[in-house]
Amino acid sequence: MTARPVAICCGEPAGIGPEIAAKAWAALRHDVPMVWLGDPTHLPADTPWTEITDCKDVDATDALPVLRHDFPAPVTSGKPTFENAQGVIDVIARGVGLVTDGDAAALCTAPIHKKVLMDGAGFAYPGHTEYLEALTGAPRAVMMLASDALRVVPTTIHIALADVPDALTPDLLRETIQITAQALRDQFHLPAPRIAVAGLNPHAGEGGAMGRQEQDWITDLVADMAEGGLDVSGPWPADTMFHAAARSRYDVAICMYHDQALIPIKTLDFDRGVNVTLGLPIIRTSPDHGTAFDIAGRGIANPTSMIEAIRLAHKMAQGA
Ligand SMILES: NC(=O)C1=CN([C@@H]2O[C@H](COP(=O)(O)OP(=O)(O)OC[C@H]3O[C@@H](n4cnc5c(N)ncnc54)[C@H](O)[C@@H]3O)[C@@H](O)[C@H]2O)C=CC1
Ligand SMILES: NCC(=O)COP(=O)(O)O
Repeated sequence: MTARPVAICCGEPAGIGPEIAAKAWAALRHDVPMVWLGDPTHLPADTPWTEITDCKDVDATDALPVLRHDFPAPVTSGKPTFENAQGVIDVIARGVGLVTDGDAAALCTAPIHKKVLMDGAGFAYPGHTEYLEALTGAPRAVMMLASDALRVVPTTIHIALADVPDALTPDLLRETIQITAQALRDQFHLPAPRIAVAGLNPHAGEGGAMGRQEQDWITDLVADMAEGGLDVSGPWPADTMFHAAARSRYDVAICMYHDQALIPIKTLDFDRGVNVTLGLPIIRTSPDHGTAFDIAGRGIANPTSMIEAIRLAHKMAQGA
């Protein structure tokens, strides 16, 4: 029997999503069963594709299997339209349905442009992570970006920097660490993951001189979780957590906000970073980059992160 495929969502069709999916198919067609959800007219013209109507016995070797999802408006590379926004959202929901119904093994999503979906279709979520949490009914979805160089988890995700101190609560941090630890044990085969927690403030607060959250509760929370049996340490000053020697001391860095986590991994390994959503009842990965409107339609997008994302989704689905 053919293995169940990875379902790939098209993402924003005016971005590089269709191009990197086609390039990833060419790279992985002998290794990973996959189906692409989207409008085949958005694929690069030289992509061999074949329309399928379900995920049974999918063979991606000679052509990219396409579960067709037609979009209403023509696409101009680099210029997203509000008319196509609902289609982008619907494809994500359809992909989730395939995995929750057991027809596909895992989900890999190409990048979306959040603001276009919000303004064009009233999308109520700031990203896939939050949408997938809602669609799957998961109590809490956690974003992790991973490469061979580093794993990072932002505790708060898509919110304004000014809102981080209020959003960052002990319950949220504790839950983030717990979900991350469990996923690293169960899905990444690290029986005792070493978890390093970043401080929020410069120098992890410098003894209260540069912010109080570390002294007021982060230090105690980390100590309490360590007493409970986790290999967790911190809060560490974030500016010295990401050099090579520091990285060798932990398996994952729990960060306090989006850029604290994503800047180091995108600096170290932009091409190979993969975004994995933890805490869901399904497997979901994504490349670490966005829609790249500035290069869309030119054939020069680097598919490596997409390839790694599909490969990781397949590997996780196999329990490997
Ligand atoms: N998983 C997702 O849906 C994600 C979506 N986004 C969204 O993407 C949109 C654009 O975000 P930006 O901050 O401009 O980041 P971006 O990652 O789209 O682009 C940043 C720069 O990197 C380049 N780049 C990105 N991916 C590339 C690739 N595969 N090959 C070659 N060059 C590449 C772009 O050309 C651009 O110069 C935003 O709406 C953002 O929210 C961003 C990250 C992830
Ligand atoms: N910067 C990461 C990002 O925006 C991806 O978010 P999501 O769409 O995977 O939630």
